[in-house]
Amino acid sequence: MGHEVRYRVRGGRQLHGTVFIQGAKNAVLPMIGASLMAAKGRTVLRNVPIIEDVRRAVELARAIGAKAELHETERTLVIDASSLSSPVLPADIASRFRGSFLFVPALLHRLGEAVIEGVGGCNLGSRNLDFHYNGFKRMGATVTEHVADNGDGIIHIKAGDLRGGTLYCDTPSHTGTENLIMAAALAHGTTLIKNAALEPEVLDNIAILQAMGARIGGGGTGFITVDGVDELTAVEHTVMPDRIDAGVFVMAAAITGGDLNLVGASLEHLGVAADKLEQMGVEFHQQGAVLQVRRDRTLRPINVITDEYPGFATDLQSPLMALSCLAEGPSYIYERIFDGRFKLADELRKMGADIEVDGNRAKVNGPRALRGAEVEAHDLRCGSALVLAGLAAEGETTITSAYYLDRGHAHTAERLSQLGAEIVREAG
Ligand SMILES: CC(=O)N[C@H]1[C@@H](OP(=O)(O)OP(=O)(O)OC[C@H]2O[C@@H](n3ccc(=O)[nH]c3=O)[C@H](O)[C@@H]2O)O[C@H](CO)[C@@H](O)[C@@H]1O
Ligand SMILES: C=C(OP(=O)(O)O)C(=O)O
Repeated sequence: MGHEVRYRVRGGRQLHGTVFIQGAKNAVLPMIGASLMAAKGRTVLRNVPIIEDVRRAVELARAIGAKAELHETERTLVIDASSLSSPVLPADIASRFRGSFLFVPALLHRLGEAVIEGVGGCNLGSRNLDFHYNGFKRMGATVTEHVADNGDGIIHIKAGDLRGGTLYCDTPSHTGTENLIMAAALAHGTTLIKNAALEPEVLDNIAILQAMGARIGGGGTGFITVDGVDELTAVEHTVMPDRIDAGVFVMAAAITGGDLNLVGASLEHLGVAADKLEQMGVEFHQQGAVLQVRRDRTLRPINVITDEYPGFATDLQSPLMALSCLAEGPSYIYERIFDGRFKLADELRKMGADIEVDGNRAKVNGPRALRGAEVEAHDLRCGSALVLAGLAAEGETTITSAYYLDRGHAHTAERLSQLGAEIVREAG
């Protein structure tokens, strides 16, 4: 499982300068899944974030027989899926990241079956997969579950000949939409997906699939149509910038009272989060592909409801909770997407925060001066929120279990240090 990762942050420094926003985790993972659908040729993905989830995805691609080379300095991933040979997504890799489930459509089309020994991702309460399974079944697949000798549940999906149909998501699931689009791309006939997700990463995934030869319409409308084709070809594609990484750096400027140039960040991709941060006192200035941010006045409290895009992204909810600790008055947060995403509150309390949690609602009583403490990253965004809190705290903060942070943010310590932060990463 690797070494224990920790970050040590000494707070109190304003951040200034220019930072490069990484490629999007939630775009590159489905793209790796898409690249496995090309039976010949080499897919080249550029602007790949060098994060642990990508490293796991490369390991998983190799475990099922693909050739995958991650060129970290060039942030480029080259995948040759012509030799795909095993339908088994082994638990030791697949259960370490959510994106492993995005390999299923390729396995169904290329090998006729997928055996899922585990699915990972952050533990945020219930994270069901019924929209995916129901969609695959409507297209003609059979889904069965059995229990392995060690007690783990194993899902076996057999594809037969997948055919188009009318599919839906009860709520607009991000990976659910991506998986159903990929399953439909090589199915016989036409598929309609109702209540599809609108996230920019879903649209970027549609873009690479279209370049590969898929016939997909309606991206961004909630109703997606897919006319199945016989094959998809390998292409070159540049992964979009990570809007959550961008949001965290906006909040790093806000929590330290600094000013930053975010290369690659887009106000549009931030959706309602940009408006909420503006109300809190952050100033934005978009200049082409560079977003300038600064905060030089008092932080105002805020009322946030998480929602699917363009609503306030749930992945920015934890960082926002950390920021709200410094606001001049009570902030209210209503987490609508996940039912267990408030473990951060206990950690922030160790640093002096005053947060009341009631189910999926939280009240953050600001302002409170934060002080350094040893805290635990229970999940990826809990990790990024604790880094933000550490930047604003008096003294040293140690963040343990920080593998989670490394799952989704690249070169955190290096990028923040270049902006003036005192932060080091330790592994061992
Ligand atoms: C790899 C990836 O892209 N991860 C993102 C993706 O996760 P992910 O795609 O897993 O999130 P979903 O949009 O599917 O899930 C949202 C909600 O829908 C529920 N649900 C989902 C599918 C399903 O079949 N049944 C069901 O009930 C989930 O339990 C959850 O409560 O979107 C989340 C919500 O924006 C983000 O936090 C994650 O960063
Ligand atoms: C919940 C997240 O990711 P995943 O779906 O990959 O667990 C996240 O990025 O915050």
